[in-house]
Amino acid sequence: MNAKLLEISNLTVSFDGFKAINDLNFSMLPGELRVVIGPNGAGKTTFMDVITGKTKPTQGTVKFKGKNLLPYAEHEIARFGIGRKFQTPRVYLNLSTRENLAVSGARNKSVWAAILGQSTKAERHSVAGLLATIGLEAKADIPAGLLSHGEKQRLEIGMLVAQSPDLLLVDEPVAGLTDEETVNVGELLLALAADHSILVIEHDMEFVRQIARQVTVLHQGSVLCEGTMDQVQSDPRVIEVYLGQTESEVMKE
Ligand SMILES: Nc1ncnc2c1ncn2[C@@H]1O[C@H](COP(=O)(O)OP(=O)(O)OP(=O)(O)O)[C@@H](O)[C@H]1O
Repeated sequence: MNAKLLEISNLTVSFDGFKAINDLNFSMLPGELRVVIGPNGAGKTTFMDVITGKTKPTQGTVKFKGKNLLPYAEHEIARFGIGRKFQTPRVYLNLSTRENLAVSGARNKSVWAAILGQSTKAERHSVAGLLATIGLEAKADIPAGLLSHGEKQRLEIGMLVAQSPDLLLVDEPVAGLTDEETVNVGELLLALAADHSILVIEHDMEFVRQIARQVTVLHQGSVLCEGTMDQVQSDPRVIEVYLGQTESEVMKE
């Protein structure tokens, strides 16, 4: 049985009559790593905002594990198992890398209990495991404020994973990163994809090529096409919507 993890049907979001999302249909299976791309203004951020409940649609349905999300508020949808990483890292700068992970994983505890070491062995293990996964063991005990931008991005992805969501939404994780940091974040997402369902929105085509298996292209609020990176990059409609760009420019972007 192919039960969908996320199923979006006939979704429309209007802002004063302008359709930022226009009759969009989209679905994801559990365990998928999906990348959503599209030119500026295609509706990518609005699409994520609707999934997390930040924006309510004008029409259509959003189902997560078969449950209709529309009646629920953002915090309730987060509790159902949808975790979101925003473009700008939101880590606690005065806490260490380890403490940031411990705080995020401490679902039923006070922040202070987590920081003061009142954690179980399993939790400590998972923090240790996450430090290794995000490649920040050597920087576990320095304030997160001293991490580079790329390291902060990796830490925040680790903090998201610490909350054990069933679906990770990751919004432009490599914006402003160096090439090396971009590759590191890509490797991290690929490692996490082994046992997580992940939806990434991204502009950076080089990065998309590094991580993408299935790509969904948005244009004017609708799905233009879906397929492997090779399939979408050679689709004439995709080349055309990256306005004024030749095929080789799209490949390079
Ligand atoms: N709150 C709003 N009110 C009015 N128009 C909006 C609002 N939010 C988004 N839009 C418009 O909807 C369209 C889609 O915006 P959205 O931010 O979702 O696109 P995007 O694909 O994320 O773009 P970018 O890649 O530039 O971030 C844009 O034309 C934008 O100006």
